[in-house]
Amino acid sequence: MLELIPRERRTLAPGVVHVPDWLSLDAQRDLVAAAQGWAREGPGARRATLPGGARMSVETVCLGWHWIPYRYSRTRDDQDGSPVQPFPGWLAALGAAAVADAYDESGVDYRPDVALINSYRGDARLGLHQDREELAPDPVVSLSLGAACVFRIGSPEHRRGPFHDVELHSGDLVVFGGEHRLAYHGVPKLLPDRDVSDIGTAPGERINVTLRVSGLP
Ligand SMILES: O=C(O)CCC(=O)C(=O)O
Ligand SMILES: [Fe+2]
Repeated sequence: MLELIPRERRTLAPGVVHVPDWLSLDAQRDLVAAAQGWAREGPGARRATLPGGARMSVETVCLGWHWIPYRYSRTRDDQDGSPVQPFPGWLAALGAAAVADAYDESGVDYRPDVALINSYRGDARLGLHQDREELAPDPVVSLSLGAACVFRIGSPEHRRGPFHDVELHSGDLVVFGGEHRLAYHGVPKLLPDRDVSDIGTAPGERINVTLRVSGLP
């Protein structure tokens, strides 16, 4: 992408850091290829069903722990019941590097054991929610690939805002933790008209890789 004005790294709120272009193009391509492999394995990615019966518009595949609204399981209970795919060591190392860079701390002890890989296409969006099925206080790492989007994040207390709306582009990193670990956040819309380098995503598709520490035994 031609970027005349470099986008600045920003702390949006205490514990919430946006680092534009954190992943190199090669790293983005590798992560997209990995995501496509995970999405094909076994029963594949699925649109999860919410407790009220509505289905999510985002397609998700999980690593380490299978997330079903709103709990974790070691097995894909809403699919074929097979064991969730393992969480790879290289992805944990990437997560630790992400937290170290975002928080400007060396030697952080960040050991994610859950990944949610979300694929957004067309009108897919993600409503405001908290990531709160985890028992550990460690931050959430989010990596964006492919189409740009608007990412909305507020505070843990107020579902109705105020919010920060930030454009996430391919390769961007967001870390949210500390006092904003339970902040409401979501993806109100894709911005598919923005230029995207060819990293292997489908036309107009956005993939998000979210890493978390479950704190589960
Ligand atoms: O796609 C994103 O940027 C956010 C994903 C997210 O919030 C989640 O998977 O819980
Ligand atoms: Fe989330």
